[in-house]
Amino acid sequence: MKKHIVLLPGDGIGTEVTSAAKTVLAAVAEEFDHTFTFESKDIGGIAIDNHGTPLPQDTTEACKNADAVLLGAVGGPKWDNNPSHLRPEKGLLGIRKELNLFANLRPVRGFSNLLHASPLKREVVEDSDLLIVRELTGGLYFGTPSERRNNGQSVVDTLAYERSEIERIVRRAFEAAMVRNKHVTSVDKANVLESSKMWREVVEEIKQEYPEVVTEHMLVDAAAMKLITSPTQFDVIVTENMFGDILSDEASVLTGSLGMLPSASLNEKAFGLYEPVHGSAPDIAGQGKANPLATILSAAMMLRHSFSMDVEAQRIESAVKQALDLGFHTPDLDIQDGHEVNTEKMTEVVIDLLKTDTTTSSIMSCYV
Ligand SMILES: NC(=O)c1ccc[n+]([C@@H]2O[C@H](COP(=O)([O-])OP(=O)(O)OC[C@H]3O[C@@H](n4cnc5c(N)ncnc54)[C@H](O)[C@@H]3O)[C@@H](O)[C@H]2O)c1
Ligand SMILES: CC(C)[C@H](C(=O)O)[C@@H](O)C(=O)O
Ligand SMILES: [Mg+2]
Repeated sequence: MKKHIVLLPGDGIGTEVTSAAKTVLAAVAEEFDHTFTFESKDIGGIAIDNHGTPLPQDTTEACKNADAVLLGAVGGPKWDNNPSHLRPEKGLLGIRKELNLFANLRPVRGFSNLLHASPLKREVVEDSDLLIVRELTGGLYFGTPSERRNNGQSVVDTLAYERSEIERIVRRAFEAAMVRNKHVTSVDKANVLESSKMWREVVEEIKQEYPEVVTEHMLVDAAAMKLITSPTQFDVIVTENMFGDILSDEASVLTGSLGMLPSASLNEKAFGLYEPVHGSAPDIAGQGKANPLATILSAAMMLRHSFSMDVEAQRIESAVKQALDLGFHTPDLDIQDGHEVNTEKMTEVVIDLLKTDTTTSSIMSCYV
């Protein structure tokens, strides 16, 4: 199969982890006799430096013409004091909006060899396997007005949702629950926010279409606590943009590192931009310390969701699991008696294992 993939490495460790995932994708292409072509484009801080804007037109066009997009991360201290339209993060928000990527799937599942890498107790983390379905193109991130007023003495951000925007993400969550464990937890702040009240109404309506699914509502503050005290009570969590952002970083603690969490940002069809949950990690950028697994697992999600290459995706996931079982890990993961390696070596190990392994059993059923 021929597929054209646009790479958006971005800033900081974004370039390191994207390069790692590209090598893995190239190895998969070779193993399975596919032709993957790659084209790199600027986004974020590097795009501000090279083109004067965080999202050049040329980048958007290339993404629109691609079969799928793989993004690293954007941002860094160099641009922290820029005016808001020249912030690297605007490039990321811009491409999500341009491509209508309203559904962000963030699977969270511990690998057996990483159970003690989490600061949480083993019995809490064990068997946790959840999917955060985060609304990605609405809410506070995109509300207007968003501005300073009264000579900088007051400020306004706006949380707005159309009913139709809530309906499509909630439906997506129920669809995911149907192929998982048939349980949806809708997370909101309905005791305070009007938007959350509408969110609850929509969930109540849509759940009628999925009588097999157990549905519950949970306030976001309690959900934040339960996520790390009893994570096994969750299957699919559906929530608005900002809550989903915060809860997913928190959930990464279950896996031992933020560097383990992949994601898929999808439109109504099979098209997607695949991106690790983490950022550009300026504190470790350029030192070969970045964990490439979140991006490598995001590439596996790309194969499954956008290219319907289930066997190829499983081959990557299985190689990642085996690499961890053998004790290989980057410095962010605390594995007793393991082999600490750099980004490049970790990637090589995964590639070696995917070339030798032919098991096709799904080890990551949550990656739907
Ligand atoms: N998707 C994105 O592009 C994205 C996501 C989050 C943050 N950001 C941006 O990244 C910049 C830095 O933000 P931050 O420091 O708050 O968050 P971050 O996710 O970059 O880093 C948080 C911590 O996790 C560690 N970490 C993250 N990814 C890692 C990996 N793959 N391997 C090993 N360790 C890893 C970092 O070293 C750091 O200690 C900011 O400009 C922020 O806006 C971008
Ligand atoms: C960089 C930032 C805009 C982004 C977000 O908040 O969506 C990031 O934190 C993420 O989780 O993808
Ligand atoms: Mg985030």
